[in-house]
Amino acid sequence: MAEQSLVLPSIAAMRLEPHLPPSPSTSPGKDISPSSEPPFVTLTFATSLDSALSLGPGMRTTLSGLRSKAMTHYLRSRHDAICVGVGTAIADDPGLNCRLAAEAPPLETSPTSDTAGVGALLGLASISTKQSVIDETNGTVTTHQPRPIVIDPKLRWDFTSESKVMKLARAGKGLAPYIITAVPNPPEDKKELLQDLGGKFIILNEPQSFGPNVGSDNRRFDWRTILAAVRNEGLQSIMIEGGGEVINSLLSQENSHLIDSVIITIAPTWLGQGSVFVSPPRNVNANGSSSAVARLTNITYMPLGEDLVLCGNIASQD
Ligand SMILES: NC(=O)C1=CN([C@@H]2O[C@H](COP(=O)(O)OP(=O)(O)OC[C@H]3O[C@@H](n4cnc5c(N)ncnc54)[C@H](O)[C@@H]3O)[C@@H](O)[C@H]2O)C=CC1
Ligand SMILES: Nc1nc(O)c(N)c(N[C@@H]2O[C@H](COP(=O)(O)O)[C@@H](O)[C@H]2O)n1
Repeated sequence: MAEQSLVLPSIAAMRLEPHLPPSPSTSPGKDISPSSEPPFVTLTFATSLDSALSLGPGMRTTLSGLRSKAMTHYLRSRHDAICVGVGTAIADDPGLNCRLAAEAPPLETSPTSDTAGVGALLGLASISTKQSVIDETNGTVTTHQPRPIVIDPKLRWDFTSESKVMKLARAGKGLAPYIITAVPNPPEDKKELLQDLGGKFIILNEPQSFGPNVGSDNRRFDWRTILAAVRNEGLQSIMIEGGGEVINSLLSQENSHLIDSVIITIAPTWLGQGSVFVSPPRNVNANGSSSAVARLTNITYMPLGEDLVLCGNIASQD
């Protein structure tokens, strides 16, 4: 079945702007050299009214309506990278590409104009988006595609050439993933498959720690190490989509300061008990009392179809 076109109203794009990183660095002429600066981090996901991401571990669950889905794809057009944990890669077989409707710019529009491509479609004349670029070899318009990043320390994801993200990369409709792992020698066949499509394994040697709610044989990378590895690839912004473990660890007291922006789609539904929930580890103070883990500030609320999109920044904890 053909996918419906995803289009975001220009007013919604304008209201998102204060919550977004500068335009993606794969725009022609931009400096994408590695740097010690961390990337801009956007935490974004869709949740139910009972704070659930999916009906259960391993279950792909649609929460976003068409309009908020278009918003998520607009975010994908505005970040250099898109990140999920291996639990999500296995459960969802995700595409992790941008499928916003794109159309050719008017003849008089220059390739570097702010209104080119998707920007023209969205009517974004007054803001700098540049999420579409002109392919200089054949003059076609291509929407900016984010680089998928999968965190898979033990290489649990048995991807093949038929995995959705690989098929999209082969078709030129997305990018092949970079897989962050602790396995020093990944299997040659997987390595070749990735390399043929422009993806790769990123092997992290840094010591891993035991995270909260994590089994004793399952170590975790420090998020600062993950983000440094991403930035080392010249990727200046990353949207982190999930799943449950990834979101809960990022929202924890020790990591939430790494988040620059939070954009949450709230769907008017309850998924119920047994779901995968967003609920970070509790803060227990030195005297044994508890306090909120994190709170948003600089809020924007935006209805999109039947969903509500909530944007904000993590408030400082002092
Ligand atoms: N509604 C939404 O927006 C989204 C929903 N989901 C749903 O979430 C569910 C998957 O969530 P989870 O099972 O919690 O899996 P997950 O996607 O959070 O992956 C967890 C795994 O990622 C790896 N990992 C994560 N952080 C790591 C770190 N710091 N260092 C090393 N390894 C790390 C570990 O192997 C861990 O077992 C699925 O049902 C999926 O459909 C996923 C993304 C978005
Ligand atoms: N924004 C949003 N709304 C939902 O209802 C979702 N289930 C998700 N899931 C995330 O999107 C990924 C799927 O991406 P593709 O459509 O296959 O490109 C999935 O893996 C989750 O990260 N997101």
